[in-house]
Amino acid sequence: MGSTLAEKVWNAHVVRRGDGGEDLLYIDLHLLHEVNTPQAFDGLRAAGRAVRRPDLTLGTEDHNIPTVAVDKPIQDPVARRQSELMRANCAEFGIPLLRIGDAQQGIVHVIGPELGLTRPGMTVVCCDSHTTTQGAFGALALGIGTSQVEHVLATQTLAMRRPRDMAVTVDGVLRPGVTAKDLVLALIAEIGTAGGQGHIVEYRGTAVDALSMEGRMTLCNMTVEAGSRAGMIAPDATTLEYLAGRPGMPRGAAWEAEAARWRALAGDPDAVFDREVVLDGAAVRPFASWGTNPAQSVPLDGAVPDPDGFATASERAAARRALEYMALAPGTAMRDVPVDAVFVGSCTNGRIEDLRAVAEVLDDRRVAAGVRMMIVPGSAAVRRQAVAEGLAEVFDRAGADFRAGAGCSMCAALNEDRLRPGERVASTNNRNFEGRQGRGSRTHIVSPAVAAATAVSGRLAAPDDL
Ligand SMILES: CC(C)[C@H](C(=O)O)[C@@H](O)C(=O)O
Ligand code: SF4
Repeated sequence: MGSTLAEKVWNAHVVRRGDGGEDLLYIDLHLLHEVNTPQAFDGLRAAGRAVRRPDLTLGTEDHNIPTVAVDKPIQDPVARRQSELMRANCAEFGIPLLRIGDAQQGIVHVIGPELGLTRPGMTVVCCDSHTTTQGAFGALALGIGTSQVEHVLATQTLAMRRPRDMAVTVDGVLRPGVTAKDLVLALIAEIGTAGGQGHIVEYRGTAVDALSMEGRMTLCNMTVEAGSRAGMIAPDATTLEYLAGRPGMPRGAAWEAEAARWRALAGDPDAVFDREVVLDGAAVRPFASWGTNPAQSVPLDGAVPDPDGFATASERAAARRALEYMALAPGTAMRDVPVDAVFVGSCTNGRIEDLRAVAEVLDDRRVAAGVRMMIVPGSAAVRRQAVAEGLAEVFDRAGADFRAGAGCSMCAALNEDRLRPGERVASTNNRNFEGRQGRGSRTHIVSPAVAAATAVSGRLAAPDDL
């Protein structure tokens, strides 16, 4: 029996077999940000241990930092304290750190790929659930908790039981205007927020093959919202094209050899998955969430569902509570839902292609009166590129607020970018939990194109509606 992509990467990293229990895996790349890491460093200090491979470890500031000015001292006391701790810890343990204002700084899951650090066949870990993003390269990329961070810092290994294998196969051609974001929302709406639990998902099929690397990252990013441990896509020509020429990539014959090795990582044709889900790519429509978890999503053509229509009592109760929190009435057409704000950014959709999609819609249009639109680049490099391509001017002319700094911003409202209680936002992020974007905030998760069209119309809308 052949091996899956995940199995191949896993087996190549086993330092010690756990005999049915936890294997000990070697970790190739360890990324850090300022949240969830201070306790790990405290643990190291208490045990008198050093960081085993600071050269395979990189930190960035992304969650708490402001996005208004990158060249001034951080004003918010909590954010300043988090950054100070991160800076002190990285300096003490010899770990390189990208700070606010640095040319390469950005959201951890955006910069790993951007800097060519994330490569096919690697094991990548980070103290953050959306590390799954980086599985788009055929890496095994896992979010880990604080005690695991300490373990990896000290040993460069991680103990873990191998998750089961799940295949998500999407054939067919996505319609114009339908993006990876819509695809993953459709998937989560279908399988639920626990649908991938205990599994590593491998995405495959012609619709996945046709996605850009950025689209693939969006897909793998939200894989964790279906409860999956990781998402992966086998490296192909698109992957190699993205990686070629990035910092640290080999050249000439060495590149050819590496590329051949990466391509051989693809799962064997006779590999067996524990579970398979099949979606028709051609049937996917632009999606938006209506509730307080990402599975509570419907096509934009649809309506807010009636809680009584759900199959189980717990689903009915969850839908009722969600509608109350979201202040939505069953049967309301999704396109009739007005918004106060639009947020474009996050590790799901804060990359250059996302900003291009937004600029295409905003070009020669204005953000609707009464709507605030904030666009936050996923990295400093994304911002520079957006300026170079003239996208920043389009945003300005449209009346959108294109932030100077890169970071998580209003995705999780861990800095000062947050909504006021009761405000409703169309957001390109990945989570819509109660209070996610500020206390009492109401989030509709959408694609960048839908976010931009919504900003112009003032109600949930797709570009074709304008
Ligand atoms: C703060 C961090 C630990 C958290 C995560 O793990 O995902 C955050 O990035 C999020 O998106 O909620
Ligand atoms: S952008 Fe949002 S989802 Fe991504 S790491 Fe930051 S807070 Fe988490």
